[in-house]
Amino acid sequence: MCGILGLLLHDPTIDAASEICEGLSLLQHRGQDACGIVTCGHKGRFYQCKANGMVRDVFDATAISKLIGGMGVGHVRYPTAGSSNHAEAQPFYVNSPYGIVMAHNGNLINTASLLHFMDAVAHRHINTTSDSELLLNIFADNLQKTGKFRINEEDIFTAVGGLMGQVKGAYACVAMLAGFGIIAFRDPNGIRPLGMGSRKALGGGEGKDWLFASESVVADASGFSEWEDVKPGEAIIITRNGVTRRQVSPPATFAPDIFEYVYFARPDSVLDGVSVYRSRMAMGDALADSVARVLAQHNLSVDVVIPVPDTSRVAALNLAQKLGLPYREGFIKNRYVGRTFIMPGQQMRRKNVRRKLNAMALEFAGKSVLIVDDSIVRGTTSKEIVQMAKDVGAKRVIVASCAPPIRHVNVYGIDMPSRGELVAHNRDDAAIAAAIGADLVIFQTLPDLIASVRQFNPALAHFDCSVFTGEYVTGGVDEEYLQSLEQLRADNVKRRMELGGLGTMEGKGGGAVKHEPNGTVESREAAVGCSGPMNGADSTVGLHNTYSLQ
Ligand SMILES: O=P(O)(O)OC[C@H]1O[C@H](OP(=O)(O)OP(=O)(O)O)[C@H](O)[C@@H]1O
Ligand SMILES: NC(=O)CC[C@H](N)C(=O)O
Ligand SMILES: [Mg+2]
Repeated sequence: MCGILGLLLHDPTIDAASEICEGLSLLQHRGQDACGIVTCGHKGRFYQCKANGMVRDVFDATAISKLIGGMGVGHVRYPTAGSSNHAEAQPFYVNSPYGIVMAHNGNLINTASLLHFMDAVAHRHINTTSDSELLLNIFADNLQKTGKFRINEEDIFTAVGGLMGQVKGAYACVAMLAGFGIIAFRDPNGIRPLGMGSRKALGGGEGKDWLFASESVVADASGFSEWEDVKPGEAIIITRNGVTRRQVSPPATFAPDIFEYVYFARPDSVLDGVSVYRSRMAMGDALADSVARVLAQHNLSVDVVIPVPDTSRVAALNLAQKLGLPYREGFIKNRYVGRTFIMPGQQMRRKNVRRKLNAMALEFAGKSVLIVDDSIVRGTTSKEIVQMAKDVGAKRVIVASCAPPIRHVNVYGIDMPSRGELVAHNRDDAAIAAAIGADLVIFQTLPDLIASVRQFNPALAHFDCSVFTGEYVTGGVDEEYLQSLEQLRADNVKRRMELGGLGTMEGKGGGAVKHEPNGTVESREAAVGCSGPMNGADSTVGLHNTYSLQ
């Protein structure tokens, strides 16, 4: 899951970069691999800084000071397509037509046919394995078709509408057109979140500043109010003259990803009218009923409820209160270790669960403990913490999950591409308990999970629950696709790819320059004798690669 952000300040003489950077740090939980900011200054000139690393590592005062201009776009990345190479850090840039920058949250599922189209019809070169670079070029191609010297809002709506007809998958996007403004759009199913807020302009005057962000927490922190969600299939354009919005795709099933509420989003955000915090409290309440029922069936009792920091805390507290059990913080979290689920590679994830959590013997020794987590995906966390609990003397370890068993892959922006990596795949509850070493596991039911979210916005009739059901709202996800995804992105494949360089993009087209057999970005750059940025990627400098794109 990535985080995206767009900011347009009414007063173009105030630089937007430091606020974008602050905002990105509030979205850090959505992506820890890479981050970037592109701003637009005088005469439509773009300035960029992006690299692998966390926001605090990539941006310092010097880097920020070189990002000139009163509007900009930012991104934090958790890769779900392509590689983790810094060349795929976002936002992406394409110079033609008009100069466009884009940040994308989500994942496309028809990349093979889009790449063929790029190559055979649009004759656009895609220089990385990122689906987001592809998405940007589809948008650029549609704008190009206007053939105009200067475009207007109508042309942009037509281009985004065309894109929505061509692209399948999940995409919440913030784009910036040089010297023009910021464009935000959300796929017709609204799978990934995106909202918009405004405030009285910094520096005074009558105008407004405008913000787009994946989560409302960014608006809260920077004084933006009137937060509203971008509607599925809608495009919104902000210029210094104001806002224009349009439904650009025919109506489709609105199905926001329920896993945002389970795990991804910050609890202090409100997504599609639902407080993430309230939904997690409700998940704890509902899970309490299942726990009471299953414990009675097994004639078992529990002495203490212990959450797995961080995400499960809110739900675990409600669960404990409802069952009248003590709630204890038995696992202490090292605050300097980030989220483990979104780390690349199983070895790193496993190692970091141990680095991140420490079990306090005084809360476990001799007790029957109920450990509550928001979800059990690969089982990395639960396997380690069950062992840790036993190592410090727990008498019995029961694990309860706020989400149902995850048996299917995610294709919409969460990197769970391989069924074999999911601990619940082909396992019943008893087998899952055995796999993670627990005495018992108890899962939330799907109807209870859905009710925990929907009760706060009954208008949400559907959710993307594909990781629980295997039903994919966009269509286009068949066995052949799932197998190809597995072959491309399973942990072992990614490891080989990282070791051997970037690898190739499936179905990658030609372009005017002859490709090396395994045409990597590096070999491509060497082939064209280019030491500077390609599509905004910079292979020559690491941190603080702030420079103008012109
Ligand atoms: O079964 P797994 O594959 O381990 O995935 C599930 C775990 O990963 C996440 O924690 P994470 O450490 O990413 O973040 P958190 O600190 O927000 O809980 C999630 O909250 C679960 O604890
Ligand atoms: N998690 C995401 O939203 C990822 C965006 C995009 N697919 C990438 O891999 O960069
Ligand atoms: Mg966790």
